[in-house]
Amino acid sequence: MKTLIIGVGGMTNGGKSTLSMSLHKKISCSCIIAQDSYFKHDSLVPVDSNGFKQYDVLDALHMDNMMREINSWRTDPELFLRHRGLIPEPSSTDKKVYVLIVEGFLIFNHRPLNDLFDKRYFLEIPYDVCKRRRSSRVYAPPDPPGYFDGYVWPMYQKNRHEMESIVSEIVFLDGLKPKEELLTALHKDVVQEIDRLREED
Ligand SMILES: Nc1ncnc2c1ncn2[C@@H]1O[C@H](COP(=O)(O)OP(=O)(O)O)[C@@H](O)[C@H]1O
Ligand SMILES: NC(=O)c1ccc[n+]([C@@H]2O[C@H](COP(=O)(O)O)[C@@H](O)[C@H]2O)c1
Repeated sequence: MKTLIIGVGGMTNGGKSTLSMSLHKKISCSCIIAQDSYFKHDSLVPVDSNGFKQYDVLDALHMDNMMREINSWRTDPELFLRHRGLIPEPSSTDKKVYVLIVEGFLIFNHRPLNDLFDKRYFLEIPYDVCKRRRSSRVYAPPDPPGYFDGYVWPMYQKNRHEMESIVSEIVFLDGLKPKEELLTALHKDVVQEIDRLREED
């Protein structure tokens, strides 16, 4: 049995969830683990010196739970899929490749997770587009006034700097490109990886 772990990282509202979901739909035996699902309860997230809730740090996430879920997939991907109703399609080849798509804004900043990726992608968009897309999204709790400029953007810059000091092999994707174009490029890349794995030994 072969496995492939793909990291779809990127800026907030860069298009990670959209691209990951579309990729998952095109790749059989694939599933998604999303970092957004592991945010701690608001009562556990402290406030910074400016009064902003510190959501854009690894400490705001239950990374231990996320790693447990990923390790459960690594132990038995087929069982993992079956438990989630994602039963693998019968395939003409017995050379199945199970693909895990891990998506999130801080996936490459957590070293134990970063170490697991076979391929890393990072969706980036300019400041003004990021701010506009973010303003039409409602988080729980919603962003307070001034949150983007006072907290989210400076934290993005800090986290990105940290990521670049940890990781070297990242494929940067232009999140301004049409969704279909991004999907076509990523899908081609992933299929190439799957074929390479199938051909091994
Ligand atoms: N390639 C794209 N071009 C234009 N808008 C996009 C693109 N990808 C995503 N979006 C839009 O941007 C917003 C954020 O997308 P989402 O996938 O939720 O981002 P993320 O998961 O990175 O926070 C959504 O409204 C989505 O429809
Ligand atoms: N519980 C939540 O899901 C929650 C709450 C507050 C802020 N956020 C925001 O989520 C962002 C990361 O997720 P996206 O990459 O999907 O935008 C962070 O910038 C963070 O500020 C999420």
